[in-house]
Amino acid sequence: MAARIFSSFCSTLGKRLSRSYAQVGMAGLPSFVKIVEVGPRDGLQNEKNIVPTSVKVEFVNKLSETGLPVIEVTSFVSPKWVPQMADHNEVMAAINRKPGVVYTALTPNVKGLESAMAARVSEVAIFGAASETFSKKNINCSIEESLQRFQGVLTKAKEANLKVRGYVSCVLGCPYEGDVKAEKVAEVAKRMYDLGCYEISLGDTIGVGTPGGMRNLISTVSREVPIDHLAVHCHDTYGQALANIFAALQMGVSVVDSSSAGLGGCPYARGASGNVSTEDVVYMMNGLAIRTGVDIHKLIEAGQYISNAIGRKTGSKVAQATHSSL
Ligand SMILES: CC(C)(COP(=O)([O-])OP(=O)([O-])OC[C@H]1O[C@@H](n2cnc3c(N)ncnc32)[C@H](O)[C@@H]1OP(=O)([O-])[O-])[C@@H](O)C(=O)NCCC(=O)NCCSC(=O)C[C@@](C)(O)CC(=O)[O-]
Repeated sequence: MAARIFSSFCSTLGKRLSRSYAQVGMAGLPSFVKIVEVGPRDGLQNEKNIVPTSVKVEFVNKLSETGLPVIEVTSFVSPKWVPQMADHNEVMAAINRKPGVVYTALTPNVKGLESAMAARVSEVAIFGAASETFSKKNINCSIEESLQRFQGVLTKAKEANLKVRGYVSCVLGCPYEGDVKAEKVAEVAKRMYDLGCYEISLGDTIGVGTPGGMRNLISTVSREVPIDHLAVHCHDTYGQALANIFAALQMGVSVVDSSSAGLGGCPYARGASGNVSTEDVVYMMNGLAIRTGVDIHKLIEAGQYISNAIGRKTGSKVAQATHSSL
């Protein structure tokens, strides 16, 4: 009897998690959203204790089985600056690469790019900021110097036929300077796009944005960079991430960065909490009948795996609800 009740409960829960596909899509929203999973990089870079390489590899392997199209695996940055990512070569060498999945990594300069290419990444990402102080704290140079550095990365990547994504941090606020003007974000985003980045991810690094700010931001930046080349990267510090993503979707954005189990934060942005959790994003997309290709059950398992491995409670509300119901 108990087994029957449990099995019927699981089936209801399963339907709730994936019922979206029977619903009709909402007008004005994209029919497909590409999710860029940043958990292994953004999620783990801020962990105090060094996460064993084998755990990172298993995490990426589990994520690879979920249907996620892009996984940001690591970063080829200075190990003095971010010790947690020092095992980038070992991680890249050990993961199982599922055909069709893009395995990407951060590269701040040509040195990082060369290492990333040797480690056989599928593509790379450069990362700059719309705030001078944050740029200096995070990559030790001004915005202008960073763009010159990125020029070198783009030139070399182009020669190697490697795609480059660009991040702009602090798009809705800076931990050091406070408000950041949308016009400044648009200027940096345009410069990166003109350098040859195929996609620009707008990072609300400290999660202070609101849907109103997001609408203004997307409206301003999309005058300089076509909307179908923009992504949003929302941290959930103030609990606004899903609302901000929804606002961005309404404006025509169809690429969303997120982190399994809501892990994350930037070591050079004190107080920034994790990214919006991928589980919560996929749940919302399912409810909006927006396809992502991601199996939410497998995703919850991957999130649970990494949460257990690092001894943390998952940051995903969906995963919490699912587990507390079982
Ligand atoms: C950019 C640098 C390297 C400049 O750092 P620097 O100290 O100015 O660099 P340098 O060129 O003077 O080199 C210093 C040392 O670092 C080495 N080095 C130099 N480059 C590399 C490299 N690529 N890989 C490995 N080693 C490197 C270099 O060889 C040298 O070694 P030493 O001679 O002292 O032994 C440094 O500031 C750095 O690594 N910063 C990374 C910071 C970071 O990873 N932050 C987190 C990611 S950004 C983020 O999370 C935001 C995002 C993307 O998620 C979006 C959002 O939420 O907003």
